[in-house]
Amino acid sequence: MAILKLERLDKEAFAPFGDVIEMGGRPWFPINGGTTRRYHDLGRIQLGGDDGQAGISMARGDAFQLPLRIAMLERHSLGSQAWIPCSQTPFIAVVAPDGAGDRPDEAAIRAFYVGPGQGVNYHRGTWHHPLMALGRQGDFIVIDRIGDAPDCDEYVLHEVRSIDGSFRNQADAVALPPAGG
Ligand SMILES: NC(=O)N[C@@H](O)C(=O)O
Ligand code: NI
Repeated sequence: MAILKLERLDKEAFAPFGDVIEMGGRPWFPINGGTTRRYHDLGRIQLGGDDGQAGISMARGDAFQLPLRIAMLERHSLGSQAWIPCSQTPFIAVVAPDGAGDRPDEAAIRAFYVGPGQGVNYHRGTWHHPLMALGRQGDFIVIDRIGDAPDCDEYVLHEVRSIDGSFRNQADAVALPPAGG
């Protein structure tokens, strides 16, 4: 099974797929008489179709253990989808660009380690794997499109990938929960 190595999540690297929601290293300005720091406009909610509205939900994700098996991807063509941990649960964001024929480019699949203090906002139509909280159960705020029309295309990969916790760039490697939990 092909190994899909992890990458450190940063704004530039993730830009083709969505936004990184984080305060670390980002600009802020004071509000509320200086008692609050606002980290402004970290991501945009994208809505398509006729009836959709932006909605705020919560989700409790089961703990996934390494190695992770990546056998499918999904996308939401009508809206973006943000995943923001409530208590800094690390998770893995697996994404891919569009390929030929309205399917993901399997050769260009990438896996990002979403560390404590980070979240992601998948842009509309971005191929991604469903939530995989790493090592422990985690609660998340989910911001996405609420509408009557179904909006989740699934695609089964021709080649299953495995995420074993290794990083593409050893300098980015962080200690991850041990395999098997
Ligand atoms: N369906 C749902 O709310 N979750 C998935 O879209 C996901 O990306 O985990
Ligand atoms: Ni999704």
